[in-house]
Amino acid sequence: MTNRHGFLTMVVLTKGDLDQIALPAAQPPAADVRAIDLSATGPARAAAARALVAACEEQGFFRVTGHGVPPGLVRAAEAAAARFFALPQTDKEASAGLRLGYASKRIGSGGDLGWIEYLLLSVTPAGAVPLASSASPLPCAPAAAATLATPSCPLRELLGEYSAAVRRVACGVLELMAEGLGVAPTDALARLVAREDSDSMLRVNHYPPRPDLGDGGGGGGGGQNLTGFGEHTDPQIISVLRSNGAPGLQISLRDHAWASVPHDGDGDSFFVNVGDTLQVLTNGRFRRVKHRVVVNSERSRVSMIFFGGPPLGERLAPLPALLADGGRSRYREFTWKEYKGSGCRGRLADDRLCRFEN
Ligand SMILES: C=C1C[C@]23C[C@@]1(O)CC[C@H]2[C@@]12CC[C@H](O)[C@@](C)(C(=O)O1)[C@H]2[C@@H]3C(=O)O
Ligand SMILES: O=C(O)CCC(=O)C(=O)O
Ligand SMILES: [Fe+2]
Repeated sequence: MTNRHGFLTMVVLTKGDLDQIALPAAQPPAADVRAIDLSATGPARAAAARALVAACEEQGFFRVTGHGVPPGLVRAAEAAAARFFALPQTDKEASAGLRLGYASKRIGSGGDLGWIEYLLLSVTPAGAVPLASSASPLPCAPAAAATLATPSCPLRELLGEYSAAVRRVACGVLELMAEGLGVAPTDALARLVAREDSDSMLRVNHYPPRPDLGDGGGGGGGGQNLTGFGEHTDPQIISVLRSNGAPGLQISLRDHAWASVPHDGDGDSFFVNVGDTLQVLTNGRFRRVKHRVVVNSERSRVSMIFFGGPPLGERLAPLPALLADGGRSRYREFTWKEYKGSGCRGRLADDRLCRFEN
């Protein structure tokens, strides 16, 4: 099947599949996304820390500037990923030996579908344990992959370099957060992601333009949009996202209305979202953000997301400083391994945290 741009579609979706991912054509209003300058010093840093706390309390979503990641590294990683996705489908599917965790159409193992193909990689050894993933980032036996048949896999190396840089951004954000919250030591949050045994992952998503299925709409149901990545919250502490600027990401606001994430002015920011675990660590003061990707674009969207997670055995509970004055914990203590396991066979949109509420 080819779409109206002449691209070979990555997977053949049945009419039933398309019915499942069709969405109404409505384009929600733009979200007001706060910018936080990570390079601020002196009084400006204290102001940035306060703004960061406010953004996490109100929206669970913001963007960071002044992060220090070389634009050349970002462009190189994005371009290499785009080249990978442009390979013939058989080559992408044969890439298992390169440990890129390639998969398409299916997200997790609970039956979620999306107009998407992706790479899912562990950034740290602990990340090799997948979270209900259909694309196993587990090390696989070396295999001869058609076009990328090189034992060292330059794409994986580049993505490794990229994740190391973005992991530093995640830690910088978490330090500024601790400062803003008045939590000591200021690495109380960042150390969870900085530790060698942190369970962090990198995901590279590709959403091809919506195909023309000749029905005047977006597949079944007469919708004109397709779900790229269904609504969900990220289970980890924080996620740091960068995209090639093609639209599609939407966040859910406090009133549950969807809002589109506009392209950042200079194209150099990273978007950050609060995950389930940070909501727990802050005893609900920070709000995890529900988000999704909707495809209705002339352009392919490529996004790269670093998920900063704690070590598998880490016991998760609100930080004592945030429980001061006899405050009651809203969550019972659990380990990250337990949390990952509990979400395993569920659907993307499930509320995985409610099981741990007191
Ligand atoms: C249905 C699922 C896919 C997912 C694991 C889960 O059980 C629920 C959360 C999903 C998510 C969302 C953020 C990341 O993209 C991801 C890798 C993660 O850690 O949690 C995915 C998981 C996945 O695609 O396997
Ligand atoms: O691709 C995107 O822009 C967001 C995807 C996402 O939310 C995820 O991979 O968890
Ligand atoms: Fe997400």
